[in-house]
Amino acid sequence: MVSGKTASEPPFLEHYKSIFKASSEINQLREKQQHQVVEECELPLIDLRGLRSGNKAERTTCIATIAKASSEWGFFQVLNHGVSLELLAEMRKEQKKLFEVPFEQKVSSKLLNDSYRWGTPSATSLDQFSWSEAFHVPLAMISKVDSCNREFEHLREVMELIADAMSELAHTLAGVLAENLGYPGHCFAKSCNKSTCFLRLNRYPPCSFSPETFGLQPHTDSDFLTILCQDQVGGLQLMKDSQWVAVKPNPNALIVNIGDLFQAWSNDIYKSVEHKVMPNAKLERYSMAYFLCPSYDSTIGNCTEVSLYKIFTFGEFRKQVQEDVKQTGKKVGLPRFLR
Ligand SMILES: C=C1C[C@]23C[C@@]1(O)CC[C@H]2[C@@]12CC[C@H](O)[C@@](C)(C(=O)O1)[C@H]2[C@@H]3C(=O)O
Ligand SMILES: O=C(O)CCC(=O)C(=O)O
Ligand SMILES: [Fe+2]
Repeated sequence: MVSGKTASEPPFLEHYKSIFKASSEINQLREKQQHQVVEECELPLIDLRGLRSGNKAERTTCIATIAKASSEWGFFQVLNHGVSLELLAEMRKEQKKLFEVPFEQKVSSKLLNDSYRWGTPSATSLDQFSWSEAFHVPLAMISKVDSCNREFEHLREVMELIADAMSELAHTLAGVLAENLGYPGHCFAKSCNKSTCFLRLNRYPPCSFSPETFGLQPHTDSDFLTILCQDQVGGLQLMKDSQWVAVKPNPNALIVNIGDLFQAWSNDIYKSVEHKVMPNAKLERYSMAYFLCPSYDSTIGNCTEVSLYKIFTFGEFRKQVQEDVKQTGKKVGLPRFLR
């Protein structure tokens, strides 16, 4: 049995074993990952007071730092982001209560617009499996009072406040990144709004039996930009110079990462970087991600005349990702859309 509150735990172990092909597979995985010593890094830490400064030079420096991190890391973390730390703590409290709901109820109750997911149903091998559960909630559904029953009304209210604050931060950062490429005032709000963006609540149960198991398998985000709030347990890793690098948690910062769509729009100037989560052997871990996404009929476009990518809509992108995951168990993403 997996440790922790078994009543609310998904049957991870049974599901995991069901995709065990041969013991050699786990050994290969163990072999591959045994020698990986992962270095811990401090992501570029950017104080957003510079953006709000009346001093033009300060604002220009802040924008340049954000753009540099988005090109070199694809990730950075921000202080003075404008999202209340008390509200984030309240959200964490409500998120824990939500995941403590008995597993059968999480699966059957259609909570939060029936957005509950766990493990990786499409996994056909262990390296496609994610030892985590999540609620991937469309923002539009959060404001719908009937998206969850009365006992979660406070959760819904907190999520609504969080979504508004995260939306504002995401649009500010996207605007600044577009401004840096010569598109001042480029407004993502036109195509990215409440009806197209998502809030994802993640929980990673302790995984004591296999340090090789992914909490969330390596992936890039299928959006313009993600804002991530993680707890202090750690486990997030990103690819930097072909090496996995562990991200040191910072209690006052929010993490920002560039998604596939911004990499395409910026003609590869900004990078959508592969990242994963390794679970902790003893502690459960929580995170919350805000995804800045356009509508499915939005054409992603490009900031330059000669683009590396074909013209495609977000719907075509999502459809291709889902087809590839169904066929091969893996997301391919942008390479499918190169000219
Ligand atoms: C941002 C996301 C991309 C992803 C769904 C998610 O919200 C978080 C998990 C991501 C992931 C990882 C494994 C697969 O590559 C994937 C297709 C999946 O099922 O979950 C991707 C999702 C995606 O790219 O749509
Ligand atoms: O939990 C984390 O730290 C990362 C989650 C993530 O990458 C995602 O939800 O796309
Ligand atoms: Fe992600």
